[in-house]
Amino acid sequence: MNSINVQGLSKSFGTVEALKNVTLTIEENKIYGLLGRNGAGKTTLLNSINNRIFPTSGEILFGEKSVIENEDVQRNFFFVGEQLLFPENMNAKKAIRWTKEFYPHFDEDYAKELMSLFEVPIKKKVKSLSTGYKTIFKNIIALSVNVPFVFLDEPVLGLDANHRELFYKALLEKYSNSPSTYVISTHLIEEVANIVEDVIIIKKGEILRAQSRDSLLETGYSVTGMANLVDQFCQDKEVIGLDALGGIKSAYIIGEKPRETVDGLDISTMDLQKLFVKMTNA
Ligand SMILES: Nc1ncnc2c1ncn2[C@@H]1O[C@H](COP(=O)(O)OP(=O)(O)OP(=O)(O)O)[C@@H](O)[C@H]1O
Repeated sequence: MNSINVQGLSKSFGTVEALKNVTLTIEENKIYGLLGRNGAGKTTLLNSINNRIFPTSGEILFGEKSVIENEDVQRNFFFVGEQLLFPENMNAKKAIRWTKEFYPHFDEDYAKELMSLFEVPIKKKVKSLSTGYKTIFKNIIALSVNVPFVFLDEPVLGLDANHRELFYKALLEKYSNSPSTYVISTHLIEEVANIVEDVIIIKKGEILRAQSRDSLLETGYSVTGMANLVDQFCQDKEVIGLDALGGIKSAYIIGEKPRETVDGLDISTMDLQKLFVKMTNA
């Protein structure tokens, strides 16, 4: 199977450079977390790969072929974004059948099973579903569609905690039974931290990091203790952030976590959210 290769991709909207020379590979059968602050360029990247907008420059290849205006290639992708791509007046049940026409591997029985698990009112018109249920409905289609690359832009936005948990569980079950690639753009980093294998961090239109979650977590650590001890420890280190409360200070550092303990200092690994916040601040 093929991977997606984004090469030197730039996209401007007037004077706004939403993506700047992005180069990236999205491999088969992996779950990616696409992380970035508001306006970083996540949706623009997903829209570009899924042929919803045209790049200003650069290429996106699937194997040897360009993804742009290439229906054959796009059949391998499924994108859940803000837009609903179903005829407005269809009910959820009909919309399932309608999807099957376009995606021959769509698993209708599995979709129905999920509809019942999430208690989607399938007789309601899709346009009349509540915001959360519209999202759930789109996610169910995405999990049932059986294409190699599925892109989910903010898939849990508007979902209550129970439904978010149920969604992550369904996604992992589906992935372990029948792996595909899932690229999940989200602000709820801690919720996906244990699900994603690779992390792509975008900052102001540029790729800051694209690597495995585990190797990313190994790139940083935090040090906490009396301010003077922390300052001394940090002298020759790459510090990406500091917190201070009273005389206690925490420093967030890029580099390999020291193996030995240091008297008076607590040295810990950073969690993904902390690392993300510190890396993308400013
Ligand atoms: N159609 C458009 N017209 C003009 N500017 C746009 C358009 N789409 C996106 N932008 C701009 O491009 C930049 C990137 O936006 P994008 O929606 O890709 O960010 P994002 O990372 O998905 O943000 P968020 O997390 O807030 O959804 C922003 O500055 C945004 O205002």
